[in-house]
Amino acid sequence: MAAGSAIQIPSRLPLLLTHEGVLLPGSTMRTSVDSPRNMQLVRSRLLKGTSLRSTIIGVIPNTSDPTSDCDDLPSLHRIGTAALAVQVVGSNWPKPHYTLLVTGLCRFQILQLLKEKPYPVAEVEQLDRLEQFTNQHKSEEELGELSEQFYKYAVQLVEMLDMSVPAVAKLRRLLDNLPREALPDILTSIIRTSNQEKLQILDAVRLEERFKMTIPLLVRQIEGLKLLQKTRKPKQDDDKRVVAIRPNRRSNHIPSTTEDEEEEEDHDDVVMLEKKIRTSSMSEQALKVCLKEIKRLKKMPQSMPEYALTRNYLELMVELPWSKSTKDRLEIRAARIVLDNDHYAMEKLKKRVLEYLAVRQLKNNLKGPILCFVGPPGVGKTSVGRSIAKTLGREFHRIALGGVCDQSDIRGHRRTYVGSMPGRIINGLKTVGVNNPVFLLDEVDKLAKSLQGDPAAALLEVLDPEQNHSFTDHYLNVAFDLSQVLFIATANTTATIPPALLDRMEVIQVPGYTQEEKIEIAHRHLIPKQLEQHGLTPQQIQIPQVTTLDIITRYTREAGVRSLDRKLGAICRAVAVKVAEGQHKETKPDRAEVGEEDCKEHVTEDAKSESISDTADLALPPEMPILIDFHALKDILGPPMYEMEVSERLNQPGVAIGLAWTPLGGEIMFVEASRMDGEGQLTLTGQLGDVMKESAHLAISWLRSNAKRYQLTNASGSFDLLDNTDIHLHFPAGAVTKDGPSAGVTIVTCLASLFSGRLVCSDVAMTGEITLRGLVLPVGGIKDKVLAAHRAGLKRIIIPQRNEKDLEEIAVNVRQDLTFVMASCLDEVLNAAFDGGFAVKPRVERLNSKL
Ligand SMILES: Nc1ncnc2c1ncn2[C@@H]1O[C@H](COP(=O)(O)OP(=O)(O)OP(=O)(O)O)[C@@H](O)[C@H]1O
Repeated sequence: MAAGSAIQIPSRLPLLLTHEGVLLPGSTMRTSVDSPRNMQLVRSRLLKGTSLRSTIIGVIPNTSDPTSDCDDLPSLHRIGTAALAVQVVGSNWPKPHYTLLVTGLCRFQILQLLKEKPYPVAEVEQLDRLEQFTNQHKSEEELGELSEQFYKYAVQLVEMLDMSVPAVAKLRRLLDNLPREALPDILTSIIRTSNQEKLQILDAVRLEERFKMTIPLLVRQIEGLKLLQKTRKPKQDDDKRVVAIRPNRRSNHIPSTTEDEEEEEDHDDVVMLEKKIRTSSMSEQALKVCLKEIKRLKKMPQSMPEYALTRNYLELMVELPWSKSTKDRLEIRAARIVLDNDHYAMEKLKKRVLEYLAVRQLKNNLKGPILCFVGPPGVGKTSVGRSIAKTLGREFHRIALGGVCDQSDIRGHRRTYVGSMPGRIINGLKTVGVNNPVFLLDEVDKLAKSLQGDPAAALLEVLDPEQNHSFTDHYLNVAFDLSQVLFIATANTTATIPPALLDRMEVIQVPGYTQEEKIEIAHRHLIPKQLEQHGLTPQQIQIPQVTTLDIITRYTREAGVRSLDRKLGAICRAVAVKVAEGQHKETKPDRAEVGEEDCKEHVTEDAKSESISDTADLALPPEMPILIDFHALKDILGPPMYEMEVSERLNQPGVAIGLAWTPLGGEIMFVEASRMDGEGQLTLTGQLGDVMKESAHLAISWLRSNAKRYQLTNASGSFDLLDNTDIHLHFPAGAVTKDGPSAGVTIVTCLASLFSGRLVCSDVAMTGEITLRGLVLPVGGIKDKVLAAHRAGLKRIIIPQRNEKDLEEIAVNVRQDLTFVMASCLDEVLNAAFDGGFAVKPRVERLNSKL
């Protein structure tokens, strides 16, 4: 026996169970190993073994269903092929696995399974060599005739193939040189046969049987090739190699196998894809590219990694909404109603949005500046965007840009890149399925730069109405028209938006809400929404307005309503538990009937004053609403998080309240100062920016130059305030960076208090830039700052004279609660900040007696 006879295989072999095909002696197969059993075998035998014997394994075709592969060893096929592992390649992607290249040596049969775990090992008997001896008594003639016939067919088959192909030429040489007995196995693994047929050949232990079974397979292949050659034109010689070994089944009517079916399915898929491409309404340029790609796809073997990539690309191209759009419903009256219904207050924003839509209605298209809503978190910027889509009857898609630092996030990767994907814009279009959605670019101020490019620069093209009709995503590599998309951007501040991007947008400021507005928003929108989300009805829970005000002032400190919404959610959750428990109790049969009525009456009377944690209210009938009062609030949300601490902090000289603007809304800010013996140094703490540090120096200089006028002295009574004195100015919330000139007046007031020893009024807050000459200059963010002061319960606000016009934006009820002092110079600021004024003291001239 040729291949097998020269080899003596070990009597104990580890067994590799393979689903992927049948290995026959003399042939080579590549198989993927990923089941735990086989992986273990590879690791402990092939990777650790050092001798040649350790690379010999038994390959057994696993005929059990691969999907039901479990821990238990399936019933083993009796006959297998001893094989030499020629190559082991490991990979961790997409999951850990090895790829083995094995060459079949000879057949063996399993005598006894010695162990099952971690991988099966069996005692085996080598078959091919045995067969050589047992067949000796066979009549030489019979086998000779069979082998002659077999050989003839084999030669005929090989001659029909293209001899210029190296593999075919090699096969021809093998036919001449290999012993005939080895040929059935080798040819069966080369020609087109199903796994089932190969398995039959493997099981044919007797040589005579093997010859007999292989001849019909050869004949079938020859017939197929003959038919094919008739139908094929001579010029298609190029494809001969592929087609000859795998003849086209449709033309020769060979019965199909499962593999063939799969192949045909794939072929059908490609045809379908081509049809879809031709019928889709993509641009001419895109169509050209797609047709070129599909031509390549048809020629590509499916095993090539590029096959899947090209296919994914083509599928995306077909799915994109090249010309599919929704019909706009631009009706201003309806838009106003939708906006009013969805959002309380925000008059300025709604007005601007309606103007924008009205112009579009008259012009009949939506080209125009990109709106950018700028304001603190939770003031409804995103939700207004959603309402705009609703009024227009368009699809809505939100693209979160926070933290995006790679420009391929916007523009996609080139297809040559491993794991390439289209950018978020193209992905969004695929998701919504129309080419005219409303895209909300959320948090444009939080785009970051990195080595992978600047995503803001990529957005420039997207947002420019003059350019975006031919937006080219790197992945698509053809232009897509974005001109129908309505882009709306949101940001917390314009300071971090790149100027070029900001220039393309029309900024609409969305300020924070007043307490009254928050109460209305809570009762009109947030509470009903939370009740619905928690399966509660207004009959089960009652949140009075005073409670809402309590939540706003004592449990949240924000410009928007997001925390408020969360707190209301927490209340609803707690109530849901009580209601569910109550229902459960009601259905319990063992509840004491006696005295229950009395208990109910008692509870009904006292319901208002009961806290939710009282066990008595569990017995409330379901129709009795649970009232959320202050006690209930404390039980559910814990002790109040914010208390009015303003007056406590202003009980000594050297403290004043300033007003600051941050991207999160307005805030009150304490400025503290202290003095001590020293060299006249000024220390500033609280993470201050350069501008703020300069304000502090300005303030000191102004006070030093006016010290005599205001009778300000240092500890030793000198008008030179820094003489033997160090000053320390601190801005609490030390971890937060602060900058800007608007703290100037506050620093002056704080130092004036320190050096005069007088207390600043506890209900005064101020903002304004100062000059060396003592003038007060206007600052920004007045509305947010005033709202913050109002939230903190302050009563008098000092603002620069030239900011008076900004007060018009503030709601009347807030203005009524506050007293505004318009200051144009520091004298006026100091006069308003101290009780009884801070007037220049007339100097008491010491009269020298001349007597
Ligand atoms: N005026 C309003 N009327 C009704 N609901 C509002 C109003 N303002 C905000 N909300 C509600 O507050 C929640 C938060 O709003 P939204 O998510 O739109 O805030 P945002 O301003 O986009 O915040 P961010 O900047 O953090 O994205 C939403 O549930 C929204 O419905």
